[in-house]
Amino acid sequence: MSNDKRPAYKRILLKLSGEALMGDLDFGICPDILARVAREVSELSRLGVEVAIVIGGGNIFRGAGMAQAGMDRVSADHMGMLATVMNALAMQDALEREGKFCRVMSALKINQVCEDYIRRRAVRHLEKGRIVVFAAGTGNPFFTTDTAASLRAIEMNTDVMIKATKVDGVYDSDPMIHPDARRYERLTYEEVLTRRLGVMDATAIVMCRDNDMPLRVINIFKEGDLLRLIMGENVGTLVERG
Ligand SMILES: Nc1ncnc2c1ncn2[C@@H]1O[C@H](COP(=O)(O)OP(=O)(O)OP(=O)(O)O)[C@@H](O)[C@H]1O
Ligand SMILES: O=c1ccn([C@@H]2O[C@H](COP(=O)(O)O)[C@@H](O)[C@H]2O)c(=O)[nH]1
Repeated sequence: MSNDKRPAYKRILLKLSGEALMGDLDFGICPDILARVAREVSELSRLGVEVAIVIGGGNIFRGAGMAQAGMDRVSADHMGMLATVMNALAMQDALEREGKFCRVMSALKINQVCEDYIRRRAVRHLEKGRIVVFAAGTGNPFFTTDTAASLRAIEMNTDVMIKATKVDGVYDSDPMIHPDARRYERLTYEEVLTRRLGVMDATAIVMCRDNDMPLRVINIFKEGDLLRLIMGENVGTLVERG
């Protein structure tokens, strides 16, 4: 890649799949994947891109699963949100080992561990070139980290929200179940909603639609794709207004 090329985005919100962080493990965080993702994110920051991150918690705990097994849903979701705090702290550590300044900001108050989420402070961190990792989702049960990612992208006024997950875009059916599924290069929010394309929950899509936040879905396992996207290449699937 030539050196005179400039990033296509000034500020991004990156939603990282919690589940993807476990790699081949059955549970938890694979150190190699964590380090590799941190390296890629640091590279974007070095290019001058302001990076905000939301991490899921599926590698540790999902509330809905435990609720199905009989647990109180709100308690289960509180546990799920705490799982995202663990992932956020791990990412902060990995980014600091890359020499980057990073702040974890939690939607739930645990301020001996990380900062409370305050929008204006988060914006200031970004302006100063710090990477901000938003933890504990929206702070409310019955939501997901995808919705938290849409919310924070809108609040931070990012140029794009990027969902980095286990598949390389939005397909006409779940590619993990249907190997012959076809990938879209571009879709409208309405198409995702009316075709019930399950890559992201409907609340998150509606938030992006209502606030005109472009969404990119890319594969977290494809090394270099994030950088290519930031440098303006057509990677993954773009979801935007019609
Ligand atoms: N139409 C579709 N196109 C693409 N992926 C789909 C589709 N329908 C379902 N999926 C599934 O959605 C998954 C991504 O969303 P999911 O919410 O499961 O993970 P995540 O948000 O990346 O992880 P986490 O919740 O741990 O943060 C993909 O791995 C894929 O199997
Ligand atoms: O706003 C939120 C976000 C998340 N949760 C709980 O956390 C887990 C993990 O998040 P994923 O998006 O599934 O990775 C989720 O299952 C919920 O239990 C929440 O309650 N509110």
